[in-house]
Amino acid sequence: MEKHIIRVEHLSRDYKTFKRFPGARGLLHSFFSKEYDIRHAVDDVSFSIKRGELVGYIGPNGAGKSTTFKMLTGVLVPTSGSIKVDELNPFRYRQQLARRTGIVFGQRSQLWWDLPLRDSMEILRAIYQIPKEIYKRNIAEYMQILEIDKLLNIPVRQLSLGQRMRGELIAAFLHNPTIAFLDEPLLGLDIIAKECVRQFISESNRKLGTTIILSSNDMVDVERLCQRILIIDGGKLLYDGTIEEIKRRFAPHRRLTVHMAEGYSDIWASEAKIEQQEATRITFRFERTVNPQQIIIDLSKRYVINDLIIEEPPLEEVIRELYERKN
Ligand SMILES: Nc1ncnc2c1ncn2[C@@H]1O[C@H](COP(=O)(O)OP(=O)(O)OP(=O)(O)O)[C@@H](O)[C@H]1O
Repeated sequence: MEKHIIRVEHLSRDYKTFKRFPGARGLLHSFFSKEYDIRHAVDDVSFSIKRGELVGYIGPNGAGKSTTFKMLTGVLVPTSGSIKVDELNPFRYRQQLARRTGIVFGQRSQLWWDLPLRDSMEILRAIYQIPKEIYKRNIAEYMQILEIDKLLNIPVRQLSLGQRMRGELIAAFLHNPTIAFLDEPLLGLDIIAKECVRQFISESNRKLGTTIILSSNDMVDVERLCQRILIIDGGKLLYDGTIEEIKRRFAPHRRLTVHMAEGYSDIWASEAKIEQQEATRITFRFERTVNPQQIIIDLSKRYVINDLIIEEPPLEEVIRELYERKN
């Protein structure tokens, strides 16, 4: 059996929220009442992750992603079920695992706000007991890839969100962790910063073999970075598989956009339907089982084509389809 570095079995986490009653009398009632609701934030979730995988953990707001990350990193204790991270229970062995794991919680900082970025890194070096050569090499390399080498002397509170997020990533990877849990690591980044961060995450996974599980609300990021995704909704795991497979199952169509040399009337193609037409630009939709080459040959027999592009449906569209079928 292949070795899994993360094993999650029947994991659940409930939150108790005390009932609130409206109005001034309600406020008093709420205060003394012991009535509560149970929210199943994570509900019987099981999955395993192999060493060296880069997996996307996705779902809409409130789906249970952060709650899962908190349990994986030992911050929260599960209501039921089990987790093994590198053979250890993360809640019980949080200290031991801290040396092997890197964590980014997009919403929460692990840096010291009043200190310059450099001092935060020095503190982390001491905490993780990182050998000097490794520390120096990592700092130099990571700062450069993430393009924040000029910001080392600036206090964290003066950094922009995008700059701070890059600082968080360096802090998470400084001690060469074997596993990284990245909850919304691309939150609030502009296009250029996102590209740097994507490259950094992808290289850490490819070159150092770091196992990475990352959550993001941006499906473009997920699609660029991950081959495998886990989709959670309402605390339940809806899908565990490759992006290719989810597209095959939930998006049976692909698109072909053609730029014609002139505006033809009555355009058609066998095995493809026109989805959109704007002047000389026509988008066809065709079944995944149809070979697009056939459609292109068919079209070029009758029309002069200037340019064309074949597109997979975006992941976002596929996931929407998955949610719709579920409901
Ligand atoms: N401390 C808490 N007390 C009560 N309910 C909570 C608590 N934390 C989270 N929840 C609820 O649990 C559910 C899952 O929340 P969670 O933060 O894990 O979702 P998420 O997928 O990370 O969402 P987002 O993308 O918005 O960050 C939500 O319904 C949320 O309101």
